[in-house]
Amino acid sequence: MNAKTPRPAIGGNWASLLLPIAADDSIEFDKLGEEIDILIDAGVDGIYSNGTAGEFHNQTEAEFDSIQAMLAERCKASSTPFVIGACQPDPLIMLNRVRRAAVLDPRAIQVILPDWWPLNDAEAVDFLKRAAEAADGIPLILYNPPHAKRVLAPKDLGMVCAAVSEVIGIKLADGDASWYVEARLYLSGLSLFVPGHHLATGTKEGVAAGSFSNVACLSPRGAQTWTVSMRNDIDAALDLERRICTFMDAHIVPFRQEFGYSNAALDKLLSAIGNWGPVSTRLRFPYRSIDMAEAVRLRRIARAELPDLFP
Ligand SMILES: N[C@@H](CC=O)C(=O)O
Repeated sequence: MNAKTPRPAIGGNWASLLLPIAADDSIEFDKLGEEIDILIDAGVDGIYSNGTAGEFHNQTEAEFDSIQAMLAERCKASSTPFVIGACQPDPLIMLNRVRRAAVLDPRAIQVILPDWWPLNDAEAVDFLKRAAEAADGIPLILYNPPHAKRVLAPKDLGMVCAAVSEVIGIKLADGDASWYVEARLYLSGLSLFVPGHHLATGTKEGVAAGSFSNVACLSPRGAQTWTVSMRNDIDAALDLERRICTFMDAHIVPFRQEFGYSNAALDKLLSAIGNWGPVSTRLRFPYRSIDMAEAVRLRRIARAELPDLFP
């Protein structure tokens, strides 16, 4: 049984646990441990497993258990907050992942809405209630990305989450000024996690609690410094955000828009550009990986355009 003591709201810069994948498609667990230690040493606000970038959609249940056990053990030993992604398109597999994640006592558990036939609002509430039961006192974060089978607008998200008090946060894509107006109106009680490269805007708008961050994929330490800077000098943080977006638009997004690579491939490219740990650009079959030579080519450009992220 997990402690039911109230937990502080969570926010800040959360680094994505990326999977080191060997040439035979196995997960390199020795490198995974090394990666976790590097992220802990970078002083990030927390580490989360099994987002899209963590390839939750492409691992066995035994692998899921090994990844989470390793993350929990190392984070607990260093008092680093961690969130476990129990996400899985199949609702029954996901609920079982939630149950097993809860035993490890993470700060929160991330879930998606089951993702083959899109859920209506009542079904979404039923699913989240069942997930909350399985989480046994550990709060939930709903991950509702733009590529989900059903993407809920702020008003619908607000209604669904209001029915399940265990949902304390939502990881989602932000939008234009009108999206921020709606987010303030309908989602004010929840910790919202916006994409890393929009965190300064989300903070300035008074909406974002933090990010499960692609900028932390590029530079965990740099993303942490940038996040902290938002408290004292939001204008400088917004200036860096503009340069991050320019870099992403010019050098990263074309790999998806022109060549059809997945979001996970882009995040692994960012990590290989940052060159801070033992993770290559390699994804597991059947997904295509961006050539490591591209990462090597972009290292000099990233450091020239975003020196603040590479102190
Ligand atoms: N959307 C990503 C976040 C990092 O880039 C994920 O889910 O892991």
